[in-house]
This record gives sequence, C-alpha cells and structure tokens, in this order.
Amino acid sequence: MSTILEMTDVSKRYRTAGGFGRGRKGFLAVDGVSLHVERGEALGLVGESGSGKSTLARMANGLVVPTSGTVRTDGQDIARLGRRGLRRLRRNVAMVFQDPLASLNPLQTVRQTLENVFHAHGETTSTAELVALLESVGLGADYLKRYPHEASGGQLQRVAVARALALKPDLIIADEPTSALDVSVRAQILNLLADLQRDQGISFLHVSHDLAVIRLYSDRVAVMQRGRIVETGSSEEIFRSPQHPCTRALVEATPEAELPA
Ligand SMILES: Nc1ncnc2c1ncn2[C@@H]1O[C@H](COP(=O)(O)OP(=O)(O)OP(=O)(O)O)[C@@H](O)[C@H]1O
Repeated sequence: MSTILEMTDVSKRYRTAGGFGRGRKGFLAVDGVSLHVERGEALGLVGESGSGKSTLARMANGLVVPTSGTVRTDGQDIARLGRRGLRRLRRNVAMVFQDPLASLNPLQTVRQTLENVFHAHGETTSTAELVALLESVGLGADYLKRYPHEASGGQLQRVAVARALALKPDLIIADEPTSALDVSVRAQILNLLADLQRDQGISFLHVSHDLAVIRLYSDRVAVMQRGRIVETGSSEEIFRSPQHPCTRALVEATPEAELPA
C-alpha cells in the first residue's frame, strides 16, 4: 500500500479576536496533528463538536492553509505546489460536504453541475459519461435535467458524490456526509461510499461526530479532542477496548443496537 495523504505535525490557529478561549493570539483549532491515509483505505475522524475535525479535513485538500506542519498528497507537499500542481490536487482530492442543498447551485441543473467540474479542468464530457456517472451513484438519467429543489436530500447527496467522482479522484474527504439527511437514507449513502471504496479503490477521510457512522464505514479511526488526536486504532479495537476517556465517552454514547455484536 502507498500513502495517499500524510499530515505531519499540522496546526491551525485562527486569528479571530474575542469569544471564549480566544485570546490575542487567536484560537488553536488544530494542535500538532499527524495522520496518514493509505491507498484504498477509509480513515474515520471522529470527535465532539468543535474538536477541529472540519479544520483538519479542509487542510487535507488545501481549503484551509495550516499555520504550521506539512500536508502531502501522493508524496507531494501541497504548500509547494504551483498552479498546475494545485489543479492536480483538486482532481485527486474531492470533497463531499454535510449539506447537499447548500453545496449545489440552486440555479443549475444536475447536468450543468456535473459539466462544470469537467469544464473547470479543461475537459469535455458526453451525455453517456454523465449518465454513467449518475448510474454509479444509483440515479437514473432523468436526474440530469432536474434542479436541486426537484430532488430529495438523499438524491442530492448522491449528486454531490457523483460530482466528487467525476474526475476519478484518489481520495474523497467526506465531512459529515449523512448528518443532514433523514435517518432512513443515511445508511444508503454510507453503503454507497463503502461500495465506492471497495469497487473503485478510492480512499476516504470520513469526518463525523457519530462513532456509529464511522464504525460502519472506516478501516481505522482517529479520535479528536480539543484540536489533538487522542487515540487511533482499527474500528474493531476502538469499540472493543477504547483507551482514552474521550473515546470511551463516544462509545458509551453509541446506542447498543449500533455496537458490534
Ligand atoms: N474560520 C474560522 N475562524 C475562527 N474560528 C474558527 C473558524 N473555523 C472554525 N473555527 C473554530 O475552530 C474550532 C474547531 O472547528 P471545526 O469546525 O474544525 O470543528 P469540528 O470538530 O468540525 O466541529 P463540528 O463537528 O461542530 O463541525 C471551533 O472552536 C470553531 O469555532
């Protein structure tokens, strides 16, 4: 296996003034974190609200610039990438966000949304390719002409996943991809992501505050608390013998029915 994402001693200090815990030096949202994701692996990042998960995930694809530390994708330091390198990064590392309605342009049809991804990278596409893309996320060709308000939350999240898949990324960063969805469709989206990992060999960094979701879906789990990773292990280990009090609290907060037998 080769390493697709490697973050070494990465920190992020937000320079905002005022507010609890925010002194003149700003607020340290991520504090010296190191993690790696191997090719074909799904790493789950779990932790309470405000622990720095989204900040860390956004540093992994250059949306947030670290205050210190190094982020490498496929062995390349993203701080040293030129314009072409950054383009390649955007192709290789795609994101799926929490709220599909907010992440899709309400004035564009699904066809336009998908075509834009290709055009942004100087590529053309065909209807057959777009239909195949939709089919890979379980949607029919008729969705091409729909606007976001003409689809359900689960269907829109499938469109967002199709958009992420368009350029055949090596890594998808999914930041709470199911928390805005009805419970009934959450499992469908998680199964879709698991299928993509298995069938297409895509790596995932999957962020969630919900350990039950992470467990269903990740090979390894990293637990964050107050900007630091306090425990890592296989999903199995984390559930069977959580070591850190924060991990134990997360396991205890997981409903019995969702724990492994
Ligand atoms: N742009 C920003 N400017 C200032 N502070 C920020 C910014 N973004 C996040 N923060 C703060 O950094 C901390 C970590 O936020 P982050 O969103 O990374 O955590 P999280 O674990 O993803 O939380 P949640 O699960 O609630 O989304 C929080 O205290 C948050 O208020």
